[in-house]
Amino acid sequence: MEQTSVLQVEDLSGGYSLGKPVLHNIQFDVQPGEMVGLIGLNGAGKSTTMKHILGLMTPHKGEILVQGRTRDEEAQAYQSSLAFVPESPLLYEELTVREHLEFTARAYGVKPEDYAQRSERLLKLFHMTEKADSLSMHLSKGMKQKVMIMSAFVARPPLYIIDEPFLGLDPLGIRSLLDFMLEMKSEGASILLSSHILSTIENYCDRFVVLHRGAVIAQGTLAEVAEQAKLPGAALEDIFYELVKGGV
Ligand SMILES: Nc1ncnc2c1ncn2[C@@H]1O[C@H](COP(=O)(O)OP(=O)(O)OP(=O)(O)O)[C@@H](O)[C@H]1O
Repeated sequence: MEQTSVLQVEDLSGGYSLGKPVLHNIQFDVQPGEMVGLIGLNGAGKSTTMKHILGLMTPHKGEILVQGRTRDEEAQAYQSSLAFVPESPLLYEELTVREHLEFTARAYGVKPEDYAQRSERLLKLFHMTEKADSLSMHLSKGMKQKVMIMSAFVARPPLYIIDEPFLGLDPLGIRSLLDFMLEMKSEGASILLSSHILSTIENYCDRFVVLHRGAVIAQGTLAEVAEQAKLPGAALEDIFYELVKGGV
């Protein structure tokens, strides 16, 4: 029997106004236990694609399925199957770090004993135990980003949508995040990750989707996108440059 994709983006066209689509016939999927890197220049359409997946925008054409369901079919099941880490942290200034984690855990129906164990582990892993009871308005930029990341991981949904998470994180934070994503993957979770730090994600993602001017211009494993760029054996950065340089 064929495995159901955790995320399926089917012929998606969309954008901010009907007459001016930003995304053109986007097609890709993410399988259970897979980390897929969504890469593209500034303005290529990565965040817009993510906003459609999150249900914040309505497709002009095509559909998006999470675990085989569209958001219209079952909004609550769709929404609770995914967690999002945005590019810039969005926190409640007057909640503490721990309160943010508790709030997310409740929203996702995490059992109290699982919450206790996961939150302590995440606080330790991201070197945030000392700040657990600080208000978010008193945190540094990188610490705020860590709260967003920990909130997503405390929920443990089947799908993570992670938009450029490394900016603002220190090298220890980047390493903790990468290691934790690998752990979640090994437990069967799926991750769609966008980043410009190609040398970092090159070794972590199973596959890549290359977006350019709102369209997918290449996708596959590193070897497959290298083949599509006619640069077998090359590094992701060189492959990417080769693929986009003609159309900039
Ligand atoms: N709120 C908005 N209203 C109208 N157009 C927008 C809006 N946000 C983005 N766009 C446009 O949509 C296109 C895709 O932008 P998007 O934010 O998806 O790019 P991105 O690949 O995430 O870029 P970056 O790497 O800079 O984050 C761009 O042309 C951008 O100008």
